[in-house]
Amino acid sequence: MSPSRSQIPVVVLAGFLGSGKTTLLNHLLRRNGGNRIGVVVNDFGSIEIDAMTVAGQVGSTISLGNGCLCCAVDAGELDEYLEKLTRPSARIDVIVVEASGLAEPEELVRMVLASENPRVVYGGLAEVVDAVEFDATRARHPGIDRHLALADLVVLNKTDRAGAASVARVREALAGIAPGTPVVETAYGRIDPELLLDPAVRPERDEKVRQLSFEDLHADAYDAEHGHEGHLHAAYESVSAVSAVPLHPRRLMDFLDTRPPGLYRIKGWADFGDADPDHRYALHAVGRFLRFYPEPWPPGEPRRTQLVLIGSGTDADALRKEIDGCAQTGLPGDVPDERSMWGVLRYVHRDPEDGQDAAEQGEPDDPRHPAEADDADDSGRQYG
Ligand SMILES: Nc1nc2c(ncn2[C@@H]2O[C@H](COP(=O)(O)OP(=O)(O)OP(=O)(O)O)[C@@H](O)[C@H]2O)c(=O)[nH]1
Repeated sequence: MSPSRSQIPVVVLAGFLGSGKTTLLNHLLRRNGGNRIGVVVNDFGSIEIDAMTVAGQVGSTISLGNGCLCCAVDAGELDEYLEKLTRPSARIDVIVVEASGLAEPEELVRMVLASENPRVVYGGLAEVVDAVEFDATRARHPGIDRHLALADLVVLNKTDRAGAASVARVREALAGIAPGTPVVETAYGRIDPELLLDPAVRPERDEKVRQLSFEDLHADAYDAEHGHEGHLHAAYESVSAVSAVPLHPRRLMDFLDTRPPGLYRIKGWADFGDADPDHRYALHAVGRFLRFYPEPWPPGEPRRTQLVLIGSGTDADALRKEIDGCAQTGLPGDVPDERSMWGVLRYVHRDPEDGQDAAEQGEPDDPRHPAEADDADDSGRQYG
């Protein structure tokens, strides 16, 4: 479920030399769940042509030759590549930018956020860590701490080679460097693809593009849990919340502003009832990045909120309660008005030609989080 049909998440995949980025990418290509994955890599040679062929998508990879991605391209150039991959004719659902081992992920994240391509949305920074080499790598490259602190998801790879005690030690170190950031342990990059990819818009071998229903999403989640081997579901949990009672925009924003750091992704739609009866709001959060996309209610679609929350170290019952607590009570003092929507509208993406983009308001020290702004400043940011 993409946040909006027209938005394509761009995931930045980073990690130190040899940590297993390409192995993970190849795993994703094989287990794409019907998603077409566009890939931007430094070294095309290391991508398994077989995996690309299985995915039926040779040609959706852009290779930059050797060199460091963040040094080799500037934001404009990356935009050119993203432009190619986001053309409707490419029919790509998600783009993965694999940073070479020495690339500065911060720079790449900034480039993605600065993209003027309205079809591009930041899909998160996944940082691969080699469980065996972690201490040695950190000693040689203290900068790794900075990269890890920025990550939305840490993939602790090569756990097959590291003993349980060293894995526990690395986890402890990671908790200090990137407090609250979800850490998924794996071997050979075999993470659950749902962590980085949305359930496919079109099922495998079905070329007809259609809208994914919530039932499909559940079916996908079922397949992922029961149909594939090698998953690490214990590492994170997924909570779904469906409600026919509209949410109070202020309370939802309070929840989102204070969401637990282990909550890696939130996706789905919010219904704000009378606060905006004409639109449902597609919600896309990855790490601390948050966007809303208002879209007219599809004809015949029941008015309801449908959210999926994915996190590690989170408390499913508590999350469910918090979402339930965002519901409108119908009490006289609790009726949302237009002003109650201002907090939500701050995170609405706007076309660059149309006005300022939400991400362009980012605070300098956190490129993913729009700056807190005065409600008064935002009163004009109504969605048309
Ligand atoms: N034992 C073991 N080996 C792994 C694992 N993941 C990757 N490898 C091996 O580690 C080596 C490096 O993996 P890559 O996926 O090429 O790593 P990378 O991060 O893309 O490497 P660079 O592009 O050089 O930065 C390869 O020989 C992989 O087969 C793992 O979980 N366990």
